[in-house]
Amino acid sequence: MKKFMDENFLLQTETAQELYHNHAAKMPIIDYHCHLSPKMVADDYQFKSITEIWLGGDHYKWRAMRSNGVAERYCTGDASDWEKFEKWAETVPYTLRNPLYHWTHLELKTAFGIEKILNPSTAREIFDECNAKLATPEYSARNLMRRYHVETVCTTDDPVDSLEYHIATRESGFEIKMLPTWRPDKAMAVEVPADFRAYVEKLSEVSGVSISSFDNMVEALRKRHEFFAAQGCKLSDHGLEEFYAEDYTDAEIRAIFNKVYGGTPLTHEEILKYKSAMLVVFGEMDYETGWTQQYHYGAIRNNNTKMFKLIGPDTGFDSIGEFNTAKSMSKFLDRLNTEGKLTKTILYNLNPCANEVIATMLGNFQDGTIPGKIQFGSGWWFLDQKDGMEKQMNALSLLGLLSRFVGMLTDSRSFLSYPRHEYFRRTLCNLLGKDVENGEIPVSEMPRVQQMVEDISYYNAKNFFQF
Ligand SMILES: O=C[C@H](O)[C@@H](O)[C@@H](O)[C@H](O)C(=O)O
Repeated sequence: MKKFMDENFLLQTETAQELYHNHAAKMPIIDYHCHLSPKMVADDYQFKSITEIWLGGDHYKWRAMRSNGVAERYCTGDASDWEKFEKWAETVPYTLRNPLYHWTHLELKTAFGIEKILNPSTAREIFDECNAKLATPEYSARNLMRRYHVETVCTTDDPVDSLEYHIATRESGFEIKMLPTWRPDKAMAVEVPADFRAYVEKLSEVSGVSISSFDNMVEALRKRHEFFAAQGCKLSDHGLEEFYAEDYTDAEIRAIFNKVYGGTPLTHEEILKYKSAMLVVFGEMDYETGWTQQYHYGAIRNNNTKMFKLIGPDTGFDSIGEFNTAKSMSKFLDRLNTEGKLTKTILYNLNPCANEVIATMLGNFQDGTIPGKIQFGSGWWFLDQKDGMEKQMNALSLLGLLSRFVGMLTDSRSFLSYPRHEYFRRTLCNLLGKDVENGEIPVSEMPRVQQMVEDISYYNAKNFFQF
């Protein structure tokens, strides 16, 4: 019987163990998509408790707790830190076979050196031990990043953000790069005219561009895009339900902007046309600055209206959608490619039924300029666990080039989530190790396999993003 989560966790062959311990484990972390608070990094924040750092923004845990019958006050409500942690400890035994069970114990082990199983009987001692450590300088935000050998993190930032904390962090001499990511979702959100107008007015204020037309807005966005580039931004990111690639004319888009900016609700067709146009505008901007554009598509968000009104977005009420978006994705990418303005791209699907759609879509637009120019993003959100990662890597292996994959990211709001990279690297090494021992990869090719592991864990991202 294997010991739970020992040093060979998830590594089922000796070859997998060699690949992980001698190659994957030593690679630094480039976390090119996360939702960490830039202010906490700038301030080198000291966490008040294990509840704050672990449960404070983690809707994965909140979903599990709710599913386990825990009342909302213990998730996002006014319960004390100890009460919330105790409820999480009560829930953990019920998360067996959910990735949360692995992440919980991998994080306790790697961050705090705790190998006890978290449950009601160990909750108090683990709570006290973690809090005692979190109170020391070794557990500040920056020192946690150092502990996990993080080299670069890319946060998720709106075009109107001041990026003051990125600037302060860089000027402080912090050796880990914290770079912004251009996330212009709100500039595409025209469903509620009043919200859109308020956003455009904020954009006008921060850009210094007076906005009364679509062209003005694009000029303002371009100024902000240049500002982000000056702060080291190398990626954009879009959270889309689906890809938008309606036919439109510039005149139509200008009229649509005037209509919604003037406060009149748009028709569904007008919304789709506007989003289609903005995706092209942003794709062209990213091409001109040599950025990588990321598309996270397929989530249906804020499904629980009551809870959305109570506690807002990103609180655990999103789920996997089903969209037949292959043709619009193809048309969108082809539109930019035909213009000669298709930049490095990462496509993340949330519905695993689209794995082969994505893995084959890549090959339509690889143009021989950059290895792996069009990437299949790592298992995302509900898929960033062993099964989801394996399915994504197997589809990429069968239909593209796994060896050119830029690998994992945390996509997290917690400074304790870096073991997701370890979890991914172990899963990768296990796949390759099994292939070698099954005779599906020649043992003579082990040097290539070892390099492949280091490339997917680090070097591919290093070379691809050019941080
Ligand atoms: O892992 C969960 C994610 O962080 C989810 O909360 C979203 O934030 C999504 O990644 C996005 O970037 O829109």
